[in-house]
Amino acid sequence: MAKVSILGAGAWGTAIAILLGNNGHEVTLWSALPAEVELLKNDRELKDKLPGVKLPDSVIISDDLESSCKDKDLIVFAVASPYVRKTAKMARPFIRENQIVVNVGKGIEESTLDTLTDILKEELNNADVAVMSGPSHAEEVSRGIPTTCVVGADSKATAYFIQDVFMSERFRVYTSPDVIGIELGGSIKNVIALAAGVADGLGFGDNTKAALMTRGIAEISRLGIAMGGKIETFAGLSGVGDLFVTCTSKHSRNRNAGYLIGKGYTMDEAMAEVKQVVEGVYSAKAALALAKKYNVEMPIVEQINLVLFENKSAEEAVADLLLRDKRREYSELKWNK
Ligand SMILES: NC(=O)C1=CN([C@@H]2O[C@H](COP(=O)(O)OP(=O)(O)OC[C@H]3O[C@@H](n4cnc5c(N)ncnc54)[C@H](O)[C@@H]3O)[C@@H](O)[C@H]2O)C=CC1
Ligand SMILES: O=C(CO)COP(=O)(O)O
Repeated sequence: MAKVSILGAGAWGTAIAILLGNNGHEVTLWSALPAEVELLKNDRELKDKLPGVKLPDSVIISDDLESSCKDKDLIVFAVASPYVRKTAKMARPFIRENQIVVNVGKGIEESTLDTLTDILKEELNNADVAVMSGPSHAEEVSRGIPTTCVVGADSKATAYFIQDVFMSERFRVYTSPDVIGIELGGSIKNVIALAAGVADGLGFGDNTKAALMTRGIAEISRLGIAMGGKIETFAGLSGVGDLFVTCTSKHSRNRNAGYLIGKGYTMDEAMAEVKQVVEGVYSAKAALALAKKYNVEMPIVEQINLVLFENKSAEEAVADLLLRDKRREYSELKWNK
C-alpha cells in the first residue's frame, strides 16, 4: 500500500481521497482553505459538493503542508488551476528529489500559457511530474460508479506506479507517454463545454451539441498536435471521452455555466450560481492565445471568448460560427479529381 497525499480538498480531491482510501492506501487530504478543513474534519463529508458520501475513516484531514508532503510515495495535486502555482510554491520546500507528483486538475495558466504539469515541473524542479485525466466527475467517482482515466508520465515506471495506486474494480486507469496531449485535451474541452452549455441554454438541440462536440475535438486536436500531442490521445479518454462527458453531463460545471449564459446570465453571475470552479472560463483566453501562437484555427474557442469577455450575444456567436467561410471538413483530405 502507498502513502499518498492529496493537495486540494474540493470535489475532485475529496472523491480521490475516497477512492484511494477505499483502495487501502494511507491517505492524507490537505487544503489551504481553513473552512474546507474544518468542514471535512467535522462531517467527514463534503456536504455541499458530494452530499451523502463519507470519507473512509482512515483518511487524515490536514492543514499542515509540511507533514502532508513528508515521506509520501505519491502527491496528488487536485487544486483549481488558478491556485496551482501558488500551492506548488508553498509545497516546494517539502518536496524531495524525484518525488512522484500527479496533477489531476484541468487548466492552462493565462499569464504564461503553461499547462498544470508545466507549472509543477517548474515550481517543483526535482519532482517527477505526471498527469491523470479523463471523463471522471467527482460526484460519480465518489460513489464508486465505473470510471476510466489515463495517466500520462515521462517514464513508463512512473505511469505504471500511478496506475497501480488508482486502479480498482470501479476505476480503470490506462497509461500513456503523451503528457502534453492529455493536459490539452482535459483543459480545452472545458472551453468547448461552455459553448455546448450556451447552445443548450439558447434552446438548441442535439444536432447543435453534436456539431459543437465534433468540431470542438477537431479544434482541440489541431492545437494539440501543433503543440506536440498525439492524434490518438484526442480520440481517447482525455480527448473525446472527456469532451462527451463534460458537454452532456448534469454534473458538469462548465456545461452548466454555459447553460446559464445561454439563458442570459453574465459570466460572473453564472460562475457565482455554479459555486464550484468553472475552469473553462480561466482556460478560454489561454486557449485563444495558444491558437494564435501556434497559428491554428479555433473558431468555437474564438466565439466563446467573445461571448464571455466582449459581451457578444450568444445568438450572434452561433450565427457567425455557422456562416463562416465555406470549407472542407478536414483540409488534409483531398480529391483526386
Ligand atoms: N469536480 C470534478 O468532477 C473534477 C474536477 N477536475 C479538476 O480538478 C480541479 C479541482 O476541481 P474541483 O475539486 O471540482 O474544484 P472545487 O471548486 O470543488 O475545489 C477547488 C479546490 O481548489 C483549492 N482552492 C480553491 N481556492 C484556493 C485558494 N485560494 N488557494 C489554494 N487553494 C484553493 C481548494 O482546495 C478547493 O477546494 C479543477 O482543475 C477541475 O477541472 C478534474 C476531474 C473531475
Ligand atoms: O473534468 C471534469 C470531468 O471529467 C469536470 O469538469 P466539469 O465539471 O466541467 O465537467
